[in-house]
Amino acid sequence: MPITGCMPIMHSCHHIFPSVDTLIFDASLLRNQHEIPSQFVWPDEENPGRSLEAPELSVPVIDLAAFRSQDDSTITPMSQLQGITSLVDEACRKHGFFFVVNHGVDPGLIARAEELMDDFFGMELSEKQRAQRKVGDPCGYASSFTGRFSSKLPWKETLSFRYSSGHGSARSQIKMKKKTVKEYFLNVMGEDFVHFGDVYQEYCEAMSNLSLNIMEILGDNLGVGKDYLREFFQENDSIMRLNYYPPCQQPHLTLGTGPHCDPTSLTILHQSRVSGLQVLVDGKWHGIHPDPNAFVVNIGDTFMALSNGIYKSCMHRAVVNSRTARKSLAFFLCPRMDRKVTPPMELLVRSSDDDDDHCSRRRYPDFAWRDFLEFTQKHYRADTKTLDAFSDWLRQKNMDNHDE
Ligand SMILES: C=C1C[C@]23C[C@H]1CC[C@H]2[C@]1(C)CCC[C@@](C)(C(=O)O)[C@H]1[C@@H]3C(=O)O
Ligand SMILES: O=C(O)CCC(=O)C(=O)O
Ligand SMILES: [Fe+2]
Repeated sequence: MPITGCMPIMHSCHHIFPSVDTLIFDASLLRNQHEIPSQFVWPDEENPGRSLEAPELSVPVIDLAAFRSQDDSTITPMSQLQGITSLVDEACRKHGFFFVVNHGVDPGLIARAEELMDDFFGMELSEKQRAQRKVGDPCGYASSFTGRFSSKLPWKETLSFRYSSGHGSARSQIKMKKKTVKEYFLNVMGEDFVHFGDVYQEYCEAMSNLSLNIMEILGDNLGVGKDYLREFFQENDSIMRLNYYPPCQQPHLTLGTGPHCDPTSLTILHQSRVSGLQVLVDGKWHGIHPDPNAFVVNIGDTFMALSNGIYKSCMHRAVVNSRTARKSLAFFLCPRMDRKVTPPMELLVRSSDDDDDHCSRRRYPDFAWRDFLEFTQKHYRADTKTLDAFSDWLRQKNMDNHDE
């Protein structure tokens, strides 16, 4: 890759977006510059400044062994289960995230998924660009979204692909398991990447299963029953994202991922040994301790709408550092694309002790997940206000349609 002069290494390349002079971010070269390009500098109110090492937050830890042992001989006392579920309920009503441990996902599978990230992101830029993401499509390789945004560029490379759980209810014997992840790597990257497809297909299946188990707990807590949310997400069209954050020479000026709420429903995130995830709680950013044996689970916008605002979409961001690369595996659970997102009746019926601000009033309009996803890919850069912006956009569209 030619190094041209002392200017930041930003390459112009026209073959991806013929109409736009696209700059490509090559962190492996860029990080040798004294200063990061201005496009990567975030405004003071958003960049980490000196709070790179934000105070750590004690996060509710949900031990899922207690729930998994229900199937075995040892039955966990109901009081213990209730103690755990009320921890989850409290966390979801307040800030929307918690840890899960003893989750049942094979540590070897997680390790393989992590190792393959080093292999993929360690490739030459031209190799990675074979999976180059096109504007409007959530799948593919992106290097800091230089083709998509012109300022507040995140200091990261990402590879995103879809996972579809296939058809068939929880009870159906024959599940039509699609192998969308396997197909993606074979079709986009070729025969040499079949192993990537195998590992990430298995990883996504494990994430989907874990998500559905968590949905049982959330459904129970919300009073809609164990099966309602499990069935709602049984057929899911989810997104898997590999985040790779190269070291940065001025980490206090930029962000790996800007402040946002995930527009999706539930996120299962694995950050192994390098810290960087921060969550906004009580108006302050808090660091989340990296624990390779735990997953961070956070509520997204779509689930907040589905729960009529009872569970909160988690505000979070990712900071970078000057010493070592950081990786995270993010599984974004999403319902079927055409699924209408509307709260179940149980969450709309006012009980005697409900005050006016709780439950009774619809907080968000009905929408199809497909339309919200398209909004984030074609009309609006997801941030901490995406769901409100989408709700306003829908209302305006409906008004325009009525005026026609
Ligand atoms: C539906 C999605 C859009 C993003 C990936 C998934 C869920 C998280 C979203 C995102 C990470 C929120 C911050 C901004 C964003 C542009 C990013 O930094 O990657 C978002 C993703 C995206 O639009 O690609
Ligand atoms: O890398 C992280 O820790 C967070 C990434 C994230 O929030 C996202 O990809 O939505
Ligand atoms: Fe996120």
